[in-house]
Amino acid sequence: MLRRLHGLPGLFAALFLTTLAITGAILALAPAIDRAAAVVPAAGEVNVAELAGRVVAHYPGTEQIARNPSGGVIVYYSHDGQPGADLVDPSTGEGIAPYEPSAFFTWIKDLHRSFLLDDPGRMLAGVMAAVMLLICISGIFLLVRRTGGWRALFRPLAGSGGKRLHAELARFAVLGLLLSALTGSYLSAQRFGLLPEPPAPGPMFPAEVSGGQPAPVATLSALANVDLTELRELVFPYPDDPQDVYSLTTSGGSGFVDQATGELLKFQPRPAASVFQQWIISLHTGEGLWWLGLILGAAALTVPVLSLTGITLWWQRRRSSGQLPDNAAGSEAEAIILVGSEGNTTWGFARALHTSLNKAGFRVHCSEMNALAEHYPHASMLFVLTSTYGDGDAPASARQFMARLGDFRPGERLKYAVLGFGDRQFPNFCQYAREVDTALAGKGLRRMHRVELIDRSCTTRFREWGNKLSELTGTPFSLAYDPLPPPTLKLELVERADYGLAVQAPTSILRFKVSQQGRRRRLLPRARKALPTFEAGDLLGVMPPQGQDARIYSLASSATDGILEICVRKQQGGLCSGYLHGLKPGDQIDGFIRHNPGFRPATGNTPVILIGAGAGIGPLTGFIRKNTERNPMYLYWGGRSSQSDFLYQPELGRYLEDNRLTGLNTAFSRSEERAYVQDKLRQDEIAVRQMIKAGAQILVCGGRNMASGVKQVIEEILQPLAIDVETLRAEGRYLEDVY
Ligand SMILES: Cc1cc2nc3c(=O)[nH]c(=O)nc-3n(C[C@H](O)[C@H](O)[C@H](O)COP(=O)(O)O)c2cc1C
Repeated sequence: MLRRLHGLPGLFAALFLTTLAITGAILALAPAIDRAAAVVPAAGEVNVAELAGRVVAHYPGTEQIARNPSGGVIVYYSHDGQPGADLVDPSTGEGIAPYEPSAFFTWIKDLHRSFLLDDPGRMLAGVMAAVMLLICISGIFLLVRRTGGWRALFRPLAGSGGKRLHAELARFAVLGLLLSALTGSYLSAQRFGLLPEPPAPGPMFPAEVSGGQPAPVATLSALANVDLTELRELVFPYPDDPQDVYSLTTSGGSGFVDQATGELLKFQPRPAASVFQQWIISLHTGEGLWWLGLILGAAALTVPVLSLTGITLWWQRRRSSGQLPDNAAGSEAEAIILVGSEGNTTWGFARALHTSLNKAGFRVHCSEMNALAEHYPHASMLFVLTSTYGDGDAPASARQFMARLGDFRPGERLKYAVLGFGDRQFPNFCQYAREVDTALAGKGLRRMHRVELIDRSCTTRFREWGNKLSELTGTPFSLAYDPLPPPTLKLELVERADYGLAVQAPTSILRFKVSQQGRRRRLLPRARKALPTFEAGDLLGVMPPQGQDARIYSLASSATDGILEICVRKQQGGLCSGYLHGLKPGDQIDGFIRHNPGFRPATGNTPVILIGAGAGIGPLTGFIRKNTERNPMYLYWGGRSSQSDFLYQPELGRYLEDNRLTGLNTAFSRSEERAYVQDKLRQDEIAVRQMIKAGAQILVCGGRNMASGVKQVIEEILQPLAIDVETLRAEGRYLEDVY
């Protein structure tokens, strides 16, 4: 609901909002430009009588003196029957330049206020301001949901690509945009009579005027009592009319001054409503607050990018839910399917379940687990399909599920079934699905069926689970789903570097390129060289030669490096690692890329702490290689011996020199120090705690035992901060790639 409230108005209004934002950003420069052109004396330096005397000396036909909100003083005069206007220097009264409102700014202002369409355009602009208000408010709530709470709103954001750019820009600009939208909506509502306009200021013309001989303007006491900084305008009396008076408007109110006695005849302070109105105008335009104008302008400039990334995200989401026709709203559905996935394979199974239940006549709602609603009023069945990541952790689309479960109010009739997807090669097989099952039971929900666990996307087990559900619900339906095997690439080994033999930890860095032979059907020579897109931290699936299931390795390179680089430790009796270690340059393998967006370092100035052991250094080195922005990055890495298995030693040395790596701390377990990476973290306890306090993100990559040892030490380090690893994890600040 919140996402729709944010996305739909944004989508329809993107073009208008972009026009409003760009014109608004240009107009926001006007106060600063006006200010730069004006000569502005300090408060108390010049009073209005002095100013008027100086101006009249240079402009005998002065009719009006006005001071604009940026401090510039303008004289309107008549000379030989011709009207004129000049910007003047208030300390001398001399003209600086002819005053002529810029035709360009006037046109931009018309475009901003009414899309050049008079009243209908003004109305449209008002509606757009209200739409912007809605987008800003819903956007703030979406940001809070994404960061994991109000207190975490300014912490580094995880994720990458357009989604991240959208969230980062929105976070930077939202207050400015909110202020512009709020004040714009207010002014529009006032113009169209939805809100009262402030009363017209100013007293009635005075009944009693002395009518005496006019005194020189510089001697009028009422004008001498007003400082220039308070002046709005001074309108001169008609020449040769002793009954006429000076009309004076200041920031405090308006009144009349007798041209003979200099007495203030009547003065009416500005009503509070008019002061408020002026504040609204200043907050919208930056008038008189040039620095605010520049902030609002910078915020407005983000709108075109936010519109573009927003539309792209909407399109991507539509494409994935486009394969879910007839997805009912959560508030209407009888069956709810919630999906926890990182690499998207679970979505394929969820879609199959969605289609089958739809065919069986149920209204079905399917969404990610992070979008758990507070209540599903008509639902009697809840299916949770989730994979497990890291070391038994939640996948990306389920990270906020447990927190949201706190507010969940299950209906009386609601029963649930959890289906876990995982891989038995991991010790914590389907751990997260088990935890979800327990948590739902703890919430008082009744099980429709006990938790079932599916190893490596086994379609037979999925079908069996479907049959069971069909039996339990008394509705005939069958689940058939065959995930397409990922398209494989022929990869050719071009280089290898071997380490660790002397310490019984044979580990190799293997570099592959896409084989020309494997892509020979491509016609264009450029396309032949192309690699699919991937980043360091993504995964390479390798098919072992005897047709066994693929094994997954973390990539140490990104597509822009032009190669696929992995770091592989030879396992005792390991089929795939043995196969890879036996390769010679020129040999070919079959592989595929699986994206792993949940394991990426945050960008920005907050420190990133990389922790790994053995072959886990691969993706971590990839992150450092890509750190061309020189953001603070620290690496803690453990091996056996600096002589034998110090992987990437020369490369890391270069990165330390060129500041892509800020600090390197190594531990060697078979050297004299006999230290593990945990020991090094403990030694640096104070520095590590300080970095975490400053918002640091931690990425851990390597074997299970190392990861659990590291987690324990980090828990100890966190204790004085009264937070734990799980809190960091929920904020995207503790990421693991563990095998
Ligand atoms: C980095 C990584 C860590 C994983 N950790 C676990 C785990 O701890 N337990 C488990 O049962 N499966 C684990 N898996 C396997 C996935 O849960 C399994 O491949 C699942 O089908 C992926 O579904 P998804 O693509 O929808 O996320 C892991 C997979 C990867 C790539």
